[in-house]
Amino acid sequence: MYSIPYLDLPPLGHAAGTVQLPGSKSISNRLLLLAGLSEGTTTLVDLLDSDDTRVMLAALRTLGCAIVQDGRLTRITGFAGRPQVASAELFLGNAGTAMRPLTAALAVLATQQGGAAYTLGGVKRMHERPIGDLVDALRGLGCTVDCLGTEGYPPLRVAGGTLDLAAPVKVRGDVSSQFLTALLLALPLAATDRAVTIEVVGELISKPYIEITLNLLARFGIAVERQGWERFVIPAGSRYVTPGEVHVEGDASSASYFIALGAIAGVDAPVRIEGVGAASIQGDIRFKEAAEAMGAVVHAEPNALEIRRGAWPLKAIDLDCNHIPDAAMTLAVMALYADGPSTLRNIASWRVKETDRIAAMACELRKLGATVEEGEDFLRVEPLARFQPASIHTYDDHRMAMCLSLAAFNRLNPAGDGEHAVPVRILDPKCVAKTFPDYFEALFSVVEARAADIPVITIDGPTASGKGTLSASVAAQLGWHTLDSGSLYRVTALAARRAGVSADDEQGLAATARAMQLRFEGVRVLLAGEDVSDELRDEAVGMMASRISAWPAVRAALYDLQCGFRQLPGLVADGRDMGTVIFPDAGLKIFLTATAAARAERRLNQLIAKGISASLDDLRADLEARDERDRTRATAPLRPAEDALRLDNSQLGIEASVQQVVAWWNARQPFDAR
Ligand SMILES: Nc1ncnc2c1ncn2[C@@H]1O[C@H](COP(=O)(O)OP(=O)(O)O)[C@@H](O)[C@H]1O
Ligand SMILES: Nc1ccn([C@@H]2O[C@H](COP(=O)(O)OP(=O)(O)O)[C@@H](O)[C@H]2O)c(=O)n1
Repeated sequence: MYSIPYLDLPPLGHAAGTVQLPGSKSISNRLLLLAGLSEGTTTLVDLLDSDDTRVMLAALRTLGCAIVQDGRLTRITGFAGRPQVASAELFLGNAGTAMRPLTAALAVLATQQGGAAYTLGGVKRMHERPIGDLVDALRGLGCTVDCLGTEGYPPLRVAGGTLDLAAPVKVRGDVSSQFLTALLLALPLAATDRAVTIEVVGELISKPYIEITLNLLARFGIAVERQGWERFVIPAGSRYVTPGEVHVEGDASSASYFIALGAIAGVDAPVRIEGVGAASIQGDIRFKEAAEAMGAVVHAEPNALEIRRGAWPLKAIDLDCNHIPDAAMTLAVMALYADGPSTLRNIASWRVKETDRIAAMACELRKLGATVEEGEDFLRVEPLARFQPASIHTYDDHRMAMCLSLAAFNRLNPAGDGEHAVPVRILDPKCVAKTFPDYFEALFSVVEARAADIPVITIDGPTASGKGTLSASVAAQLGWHTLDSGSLYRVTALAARRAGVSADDEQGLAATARAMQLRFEGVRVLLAGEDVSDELRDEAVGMMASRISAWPAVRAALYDLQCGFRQLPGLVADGRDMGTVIFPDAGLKIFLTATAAARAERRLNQLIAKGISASLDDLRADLEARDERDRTRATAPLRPAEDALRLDNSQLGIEASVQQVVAWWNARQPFDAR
């Protein structure tokens, strides 16, 4: 996950490959509650691990469920309708799928257990999301529910009351179907002696989510009788019975981004999505039809989808999106690549989601340059001929971040010239943690970009000037990869020593370099499967690296390997010739220096920290010799690139150096401060 303030997406090109979807949020949280209310142990396979499931798990633990997580399995031993605690304060973040059903279940349970009282709250946005229709329904049933802040909104307290089940329970269905889901999940608790009838007032929206609820209830032994979409009867004698093991489907709403990706960029080969397919019980799987209407070519298997680009530009659509409220957001961004204006209708529920999604989507699409018309319950988006670089605000809304990432395919823009392309900055990318923590990693694993579009910052300079330290911190701040090119010369030196190749044998060294079997795991370097990271730092290895790096054939042998580190979303490369030879087109080049005295002292401190003693004078003589050799060699000598910015950090701390480099980088980016 990218836990950084912003993530810049370079212009992206073709897509191909396979993504494994994380589990569905809707199914995960419903299953968790059902398992919690049941007797016995339920094993959930591939439960989604995200912010929203974490708050649900924490709430169930507080209420007395035993929960064991073991790889892909989550085992929940339910409290069988009797929470182990009579009072609790539950924090539910911004998870509507936890807040609504837990409110209903605990309100009903509190009427059955004298003295029980539970408080349910969340983050600020959760307290702005209406729950009044559910509160009214629960009060109509005889539950005592108090709104602790604004009437009709969380936080809430449920305590006591007397259930009156004679008349049907009425609930509005036209704002959110989650209120009906909440009652359907909770009222089997009350239907022990008599049937309970729920009546929907107003036109029920998001019916597919109710189907998920009914399907999962059936798996837990509750056979709800559905009469149209107006009446639901929970039979007398209902009791939650665990089905034992349940497999959690991949999230169909999350699939929408990769379906769109295939439709936009699956040119030569398909994008394959595993974890969800034609057999899905989730309503958002019907996003597939909307994508097909826009031109996608979809091949569906029971548990997988393969998508290719069909029509290009995409075909504009005018669609009632009531059946796919969440996935429909993806259409708004696809519309930028269409052959005419697209209209998404019947999406009023967007206004009460994680943020006001109609307003947010309109605002961010306009930043890209799009013409957007926004109504109370619709959005109309015109195709975009020339994208502007934009810094996308994500409103703590995972779907905003994931949808808008699709704007990075603007180089493929059918109305464009194939040359003009801009990056897209996603602010607060970690908001995807709500449902898809590794979304951007999954995206980068299936897309390509032109090497020239992948940004590089080079940091060259003499030994112990702090290149590695600065490089790692700048990369961490930007979410980029690193290349410690010195380690490649070091590992070549080590491999040569082990193979008995002399430091004077240029061709032998080059052959050694080409034959090395290297693997990089984070900062660890593995040579033929053996972790040699620590050995590489030996002074003797460093000295031999310095000697062999003067050979042109050795440098040539390592060239392609170094270029291969230029991967999405960006690279910080440190060494001696990163800006001059390997990445001459880098967007920012730094030449990092510090006085020989400061550098010798840093090396000494590094060695002392490792428990190795050394003399300051020897170290200084040694590093000056190495600098001299690096500066005066014929091939790729150590010198600043002509366009490098010099940074002398003799007197500048690490953090200040990092902030300086990031500031220089940002000053060169096209994003404005909007
Ligand atoms: N700006 C700085 N001020 C003080 N010490 C620093 C600074 N930058 C790096 N160092 C320290 O100097 C030592 C050498 O840094 P390193 O990144 O290994 O250098 P290089 O990669 O250039 O050989 C490390 O112990 C590091 O913590
Ligand atoms: N791009 C690079 C990186 C390192 N090198 C050489 O490889 C040796 C080891 O690199 P390093 O960056 O790990 O060394 P230190 O800066 O830590 O001494 C250096 O002394 C350089 O001579 C190079 O020639 N070109």
